[in-house]
Amino acid sequence: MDTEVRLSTDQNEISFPTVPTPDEQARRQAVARHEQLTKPAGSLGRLEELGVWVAARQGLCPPRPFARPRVVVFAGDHGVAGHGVSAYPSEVTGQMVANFLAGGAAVNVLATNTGATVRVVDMAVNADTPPVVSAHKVRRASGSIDREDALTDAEVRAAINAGRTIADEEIDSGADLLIAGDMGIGNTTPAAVLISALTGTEPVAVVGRGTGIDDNAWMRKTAAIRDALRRARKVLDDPVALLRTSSGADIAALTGFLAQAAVRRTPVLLDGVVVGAAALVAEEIAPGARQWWLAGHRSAEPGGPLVLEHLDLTPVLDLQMRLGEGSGALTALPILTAATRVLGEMATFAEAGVGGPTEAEATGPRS
Ligand SMILES: O=C(O)c1ccc[n+]([C@@H]2O[C@H](COP(=O)([O-])O)[C@@H](O)[C@H]2O)c1
Ligand SMILES: Cc1cc2nc[nH]c2cc1C
Repeated sequence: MDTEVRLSTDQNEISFPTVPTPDEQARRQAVARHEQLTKPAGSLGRLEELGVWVAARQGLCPPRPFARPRVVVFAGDHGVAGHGVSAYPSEVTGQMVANFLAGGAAVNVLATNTGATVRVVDMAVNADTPPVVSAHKVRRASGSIDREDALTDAEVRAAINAGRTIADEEIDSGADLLIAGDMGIGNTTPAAVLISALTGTEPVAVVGRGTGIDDNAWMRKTAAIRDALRRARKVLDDPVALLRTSSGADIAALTGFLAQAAVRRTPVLLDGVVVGAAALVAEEIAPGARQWWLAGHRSAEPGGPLVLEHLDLTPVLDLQMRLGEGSGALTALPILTAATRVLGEMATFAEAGVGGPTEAEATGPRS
C-alpha cells in the first residue's frame, strides 16, 4: 500500500510514494554469513558493514558486485555567482560540461577507474550546450537567491520532475547503483543556505571556501547566505518552496533524483556538500530515503559534516576532497565493490576446512 507524502497546497503537487525499507532478511543473512567466513569475527571492520549494507539494498545474500554503476552530474549556473562568492567565473560551468563530454574531467577518470559510466545533465547552465545534455534544461542560470527566488513555481516542479525522470530512465536502463554529482560555479552558496536552514546552523558555521575563495569573497559569501536565509526561513516547512526560493534547478533536480532512487529501491552513493544539501531536502520530501544512500566521503566544506550528522550517515572516506562532480563518491566505489566481493566470494570455515572460533570467542565479545 502506497501512502503518498504530499507537499504544498498547489494544484500540481509534488508527491513521492512511501519509501520502501531495505530487506531485513538479506541483512540478517549477510551478518550471519560474515560470521562464517574465514576471518576472525569483525576483523574486516567497516568493510563488513558495507557488505551487509549492499546485501540489504539488493535484497540478496550474498550480494553481487554492481554491474552498472552510473554517475549523473547535474550542472547549473547560479545568479549569486555574479556577486563575488566564487573563485571562478560562471563561464567555467559550461566549459566544464564540455570537458565532461570530452572525457577530460576528474569524474571521467574516476568513473573509468571503477567501471562506472557518466551522464551529464544541463539544468540551468548559462550557455548553450549540446542537445544530448540540454533536454531537461529549465532556464539559463537560477536566480540570485540573496535577493530573488531561484526558480519560478513551474520551474521548480519541472526541475524536481526532471531529476525523478532521469532516475527512472537510468534504473530502467539497468543502473544498479546511482552516483549523484554536481557542477556549478557558485553552487556552494545555495548549498550552504539549505544546510543552514534545515540543520538550524548559523551561516558562519556552514560557509566554506568552495572553489578556494579569499577572505573578502568569504565575507561576501557569508553576507549572501545570511540574506538568502531570511527568505528561506519563511518557507522552511515547505521543501518545494524552499527549493524554489533558495536552491537552483540543478539542486532541485538532484533532490528529485535522490528521492526517486530510494522509491525505486536503488542504492545511491552520495558525493559532497552540494549533493548533501539536496539530500537534506530529499529526505524531507521522501522521508526514509536516506536508508538508500551511502555517503561516499566527508567533504572538506564545513557543510559536509553537518549534512552527514543530520542524516546520520557515516562517510566511507575522508580525503579532504572538495571537488564535486561525483568525485568523492567514485573514489569510494572500489571500497564498496571490495566489501561486496568479500561477502560474496570468501570461503566459509566449513568450505575451507579452517577451524572456527572457540566456544569462548564465539560467545564472548558480543554477549
Ligand atoms: O562537493 C563538494 O563538496 C564541493 C565543495 C566545494 C566546491 N565544489 C564544486 O565547486 C563548485 C562550487 O564552488 P563555488 O566556490 O563556486 O561555490 C561546484 O562546481 C562544486 O561542484 C564542490
Ligand atoms: C575547474 C573546475 C572544475 C570543477 N568541477 C567541479 N567544480 C569545479 C569548479 C572548477 C573551477
